[in-house]
Amino acid sequence: MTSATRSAGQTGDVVRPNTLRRLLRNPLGLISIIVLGILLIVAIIGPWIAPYSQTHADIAASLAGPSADHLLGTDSPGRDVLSRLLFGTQLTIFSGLLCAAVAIAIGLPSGLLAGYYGGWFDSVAGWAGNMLMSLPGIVVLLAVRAALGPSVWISMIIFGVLLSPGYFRLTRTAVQSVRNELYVDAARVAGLSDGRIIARHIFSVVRAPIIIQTAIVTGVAISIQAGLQFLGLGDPGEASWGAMVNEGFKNIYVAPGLIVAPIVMIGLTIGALVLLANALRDALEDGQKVSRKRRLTDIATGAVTLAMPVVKTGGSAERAAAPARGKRAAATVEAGTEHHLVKVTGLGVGYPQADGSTKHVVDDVSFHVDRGEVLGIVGESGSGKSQTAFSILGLLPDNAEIIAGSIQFDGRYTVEPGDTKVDQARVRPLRGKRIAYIPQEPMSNLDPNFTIGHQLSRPLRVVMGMSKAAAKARAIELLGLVGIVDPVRTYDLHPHEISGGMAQRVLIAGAISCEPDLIIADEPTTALDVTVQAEVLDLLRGLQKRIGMGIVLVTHNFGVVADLADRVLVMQSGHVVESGEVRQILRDPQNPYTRMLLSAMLEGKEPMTMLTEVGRERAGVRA
Ligand SMILES: Nc1ncnc2c1ncn2[C@@H]1O[C@H](COP(=O)(O)OP(=O)(O)OP(=O)(O)O)[C@@H](O)[C@H]1O
Repeated sequence: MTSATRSAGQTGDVVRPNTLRRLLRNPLGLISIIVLGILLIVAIIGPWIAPYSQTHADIAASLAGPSADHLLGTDSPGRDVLSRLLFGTQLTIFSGLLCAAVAIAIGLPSGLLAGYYGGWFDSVAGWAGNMLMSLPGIVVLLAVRAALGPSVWISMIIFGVLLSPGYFRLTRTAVQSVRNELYVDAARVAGLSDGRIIARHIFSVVRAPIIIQTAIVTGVAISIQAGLQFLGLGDPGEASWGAMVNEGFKNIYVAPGLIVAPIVMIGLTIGALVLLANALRDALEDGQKVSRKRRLTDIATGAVTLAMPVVKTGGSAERAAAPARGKRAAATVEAGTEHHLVKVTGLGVGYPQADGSTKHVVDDVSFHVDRGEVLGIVGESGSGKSQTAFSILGLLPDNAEIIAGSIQFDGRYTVEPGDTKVDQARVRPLRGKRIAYIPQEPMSNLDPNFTIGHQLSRPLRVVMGMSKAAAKARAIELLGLVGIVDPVRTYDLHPHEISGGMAQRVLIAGAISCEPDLIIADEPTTALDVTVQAEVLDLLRGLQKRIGMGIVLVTHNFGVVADLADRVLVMQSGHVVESGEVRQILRDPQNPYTRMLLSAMLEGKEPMTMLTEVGRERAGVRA
């Protein structure tokens, strides 16, 4: 199965409390936040504390210097500079923020949708973005002013529309970099809807870049706005910093001090916004360095320990699962076939090719799995194991077609004979509830942005409808059940703070959290080192015996099959070449390909996983 690698630095792309702390510890970050905070307060209360209205003019006091009546003096019509500065602060800050808000409102959702779904929306939105970016901003603003009047607010709304492609591109690229991450697939398998996946897993990745971009965009909007006002293109009825610079510039020889206050305000605001963006970027980059360093230190000092399986007997998972399974077993069998938990009959999967032909990747595959049974599907890379497993999960790519056969789950068809696609309406409610999935790359399947606890308890709340407290208690219980030594501490850790073996245990905990009837484990031990492989296999075996679910174990390693499976299906080039009881096939393999896979295992060419006594006994072979 294709494995996606985690995009670099992704763990640091999120605004967590730690990021905020690092930002506040940076003097530039702290100063910019204080300056912007003060400016915001002034913008809100400015008009109320201003001694005069913004248009009040006392011609007798024209170009007066600072005095008790006019603390910063007056301009040529005799208007109070301080009052105009305060009114101008509100206009400048709020209209700058309006510009950023418009840009975000257009660019963010369209970027999220285009990045996540792609397709025609991506093409149309990309085309519209390119068109907007090709427009000369100042010319458009001048045209808008001529058509709609000198309102700063309208100008900033239009400018926001012109800047929205920046947000669109930023968001789309960030989303594309994570949409194929395995943790997003894992969230899908756990039963979360697209909306929730975008809101929780995807949006978190773009949050930090959006904040940085917003600081920059607001600064750009303020400078453009001040420029237009300086050129006399602003609203003459409203005090603005740009118009005040213009006034000071005209009287530079008579009242040189007049230009200082608005220039300082513009410089201070834009400078603080740029510094904030830089400080935020530094805080995020430091976070990545700290995470990496901490991980290395943990490994060096053994702070990240490999938990040995301490499976509680008679745990509540076991107790809770039993009645649920009893209830579910009453399902009726469609089309009068015999009842199995999963029954795959003559399955064929294909991909239409450009020349009109169809590439058959799974051909005439039949098998069944019952509760309490482990079926191993073994074969070399590309033999069609994962495509078969994904057909059961209903997670084949969009362009895949069912070209033959049927799939039944607990007596109901998810693929009826003649169907060309998996019936999503039937399989979606099963995923994350009755069918769980254990993926092969534990780290890539955990979202680096959220704690282990959050990722375990979220599906419990959303899919199982548990309360927050109950979901947390259950998640901690599950962590204990899969042999994590300190479940309470692990609950609050992020994925980068645990080892690969622990991550795989966490995923197993996630898979059994919904008390499934069937677990599809896709190369569950491949990414782990040999000792951890044996531990994880022990854990799976223990859980399977206690909880009694069916397991479809996808692997290229006969050792894993020998260790865990009751029956095996040997696949080559999309076909089943041999199937039967594991013991029987280990003793007397009929097919040359099976013999080759077995001899590779016994000669140690493949990673050996038959490290435990149980595995050797079950396989009936000597190590
Ligand atoms: N989206 C796709 N389009 C076309 N062919 C595909 C697609 N996905 C998979 N295949 C093909 O299907 C065949 C079976 O792939 P599958 O992933 O099931 O193999 P596998 O036995 O699980 O191997 P591995 O363990 O390496 O993933 C391969 O030849 C692969 O190239």
